[in-house]
Amino acid sequence: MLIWFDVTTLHRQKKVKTEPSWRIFSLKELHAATNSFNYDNKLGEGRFGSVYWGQLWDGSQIAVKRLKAWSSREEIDFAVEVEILARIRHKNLLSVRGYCAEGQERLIVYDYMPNLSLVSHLHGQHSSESLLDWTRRMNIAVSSAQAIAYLHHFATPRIVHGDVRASNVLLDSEFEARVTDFGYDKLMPDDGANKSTKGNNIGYLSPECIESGKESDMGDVYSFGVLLLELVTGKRPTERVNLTTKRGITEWVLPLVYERKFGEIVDQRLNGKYVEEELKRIVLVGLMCAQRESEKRPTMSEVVEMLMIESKEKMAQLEANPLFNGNNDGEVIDESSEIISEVRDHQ
Ligand SMILES: Nc1ncnc2c1ncn2[C@@H]1O[C@H](COP(=O)(O)OP(=O)(O)OP(=O)(O)O)[C@@H](O)[C@H]1O
Repeated sequence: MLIWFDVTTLHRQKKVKTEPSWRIFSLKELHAATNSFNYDNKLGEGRFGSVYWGQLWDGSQIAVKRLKAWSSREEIDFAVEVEILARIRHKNLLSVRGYCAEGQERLIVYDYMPNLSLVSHLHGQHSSESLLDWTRRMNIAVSSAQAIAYLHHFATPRIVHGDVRASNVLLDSEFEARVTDFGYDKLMPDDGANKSTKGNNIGYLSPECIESGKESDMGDVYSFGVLLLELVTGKRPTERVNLTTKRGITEWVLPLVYERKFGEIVDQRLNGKYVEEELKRIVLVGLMCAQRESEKRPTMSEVVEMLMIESKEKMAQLEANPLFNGNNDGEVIDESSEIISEVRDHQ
């Protein structure tokens, strides 16, 4: 086959490549886009500030994160850090479109994701519409794993996400996953206030992170395991079993895995429409990730590989892990509800 290149095309391609994929926005432009950060435009509020829907003059839709309480850190820090984030590109990461730093205002601009977050489909405003069929869930599992693996193993600099959970997996118009909210710990002052509000996400936090308050790539793996289980069961990471105790999702899933009752684990809203082998794979990988002992967890690259296992032998190897045979020492789940109660009591 002959491949023919037009010199002008090559030239144009080269030119496009050198253009930055992000830009600086003026506050005036963002005021106009969001109707002056009108309450009606507000998509929600997170640890770092409020997010507003907006529309630019060219008709494109954006989500603007207005950071709260910008500290006295040097202005250059914000620009430098956002520019580092803006350069990190992967098809399943929500990329930064630009930023604005004027006066006390610090804003980050992203593309608007019309299907909002995974959490809104699993437990929120879209949950009754059952838009997440099995194919979409499987696709979200693999592509969000690829995005986090990219942050851990290939991004420059390497990035620990630090807050992997369903509300940080956004969905584009095709229901493709876009992982967001990475790299914020560098951007925002670590005054302890941000960390404490993480108590709301207690079901996602690894035991070592609860204990030390430190984030790590293995902590991300733990959180991702919980997210996988949440994705296929449709259950929240923790649920209250009685007035004083909460149960972690692994505690509920693992006994059913011992009995190989995968049909009871899967989200009943799927009405039995799922691929059994794929379900098994996600559940087992989820449990491998959410083991108490961090050294027993796989890396994110291994997670991607395991989620895509096709050979029967490899699947059998995975299933033969002592973790799933009911005679292990119970490390995946031991004391998890105790930990949850302890942290809650502490708060
Ligand atoms: N690009 C986007 N497109 C559509 N909705 C978005 C976008 N970015 C954020 N949102 C929505 O805005 C809300 C607030 O998002 P934000 O990331 O600030 O907080 P969070 O993820 O809910 O919590 P946290 O900051 O603690 O991780 C969420 O409901 C989120 O789904």
